[in-house]
Amino acid sequence: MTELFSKLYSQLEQNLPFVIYSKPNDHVSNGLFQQNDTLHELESENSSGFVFASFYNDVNYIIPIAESELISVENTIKEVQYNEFEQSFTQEAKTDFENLVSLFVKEIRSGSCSKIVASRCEKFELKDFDVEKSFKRMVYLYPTAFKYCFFHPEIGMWLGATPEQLLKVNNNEISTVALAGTKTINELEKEWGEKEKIEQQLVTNFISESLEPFVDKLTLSEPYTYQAGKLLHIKTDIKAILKDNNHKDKVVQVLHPTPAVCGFPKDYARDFIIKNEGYARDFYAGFLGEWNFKINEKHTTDTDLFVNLRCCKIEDQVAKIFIGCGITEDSNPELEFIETVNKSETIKKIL
Ligand SMILES: C=C(O[C@H]1C=CC=C(C(=O)O)[C@@H]1O)C(=O)O
Repeated sequence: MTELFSKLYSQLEQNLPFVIYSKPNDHVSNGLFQQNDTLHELESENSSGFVFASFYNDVNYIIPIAESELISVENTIKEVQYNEFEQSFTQEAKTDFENLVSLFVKEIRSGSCSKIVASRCEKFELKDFDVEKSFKRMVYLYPTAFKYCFFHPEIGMWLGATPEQLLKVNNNEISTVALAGTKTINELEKEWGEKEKIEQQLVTNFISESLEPFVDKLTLSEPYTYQAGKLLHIKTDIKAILKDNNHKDKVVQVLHPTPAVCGFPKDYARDFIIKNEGYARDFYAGFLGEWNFKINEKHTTDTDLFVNLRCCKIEDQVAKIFIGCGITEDSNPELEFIETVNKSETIKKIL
């Protein structure tokens, strides 16, 4: 992996954009190293490169392959060391988030919507941040996640290990997932509660209905328990055949942001979040990944996108960690806060 990181250091020194990433259950890490510092918007669905899109969907950027050097290397990490840290939070953060959840519950109980995802941003002080070590820890600790480090001088540096696929397109075959509901690995034997099952079913229904106009042969797996680090979620695999290969960008538009990160109905939930959450999600809960390209394959329209969860933005000596959870009429504000604390561990462990 030396080649990948020496290229990364050289990009950072010159303040040039790059992304390095490793896909779920893959044995390689890939890098796109842009040769100039232009900030490209994803304007045409025919562009090829690595996209980085915000939650609000107002800015979709791309590192184009045509302007980048591509590297793919074997993951050769035998062991990693990581910092142990005390689980900690401030009373203020707890109260603020619990108030937000109570507001969301009240709104849902008024009948305007059935689910809204509440999130917060926690500032985590960095002692000796080392991007190479952090990336290697993610690759080692989270084999089933999509791990990445993205940098652009006008955006900053983001890192994440997300368990959620937004859309994979292989010729005309597409797949996605409905992921929601959270418990810790210690609760493996405990049955999923009704609240979690309903929350996840909402995501499955939304995705199936949104895909309907664009696909044939839609199939759903049974919901099953999926492990992401020390957390467990309920997941349904969804597959279908695209009626028209050119409809890929429309499918992304209808899916994003899914009720796993936004809510239902989508537009109502998104507006409510923007008005009430009290901070900017930025690229958290946006999406990212390969757009019309596959490493080592020229001229492909294949696409592999993930939702930007379990992520942070590095700013000087601070990591801004973004965490959220799905709120329904039965949510308990304190338990939802604890859920965000548990989710924040995924990132704290690798910093
Ligand atoms: C919004 C997040 O997680 C989503 C994905 C899986 C489970 C979730 C939940 O149980 O609330 C969330 O919908 C996050 O990690 O910030």
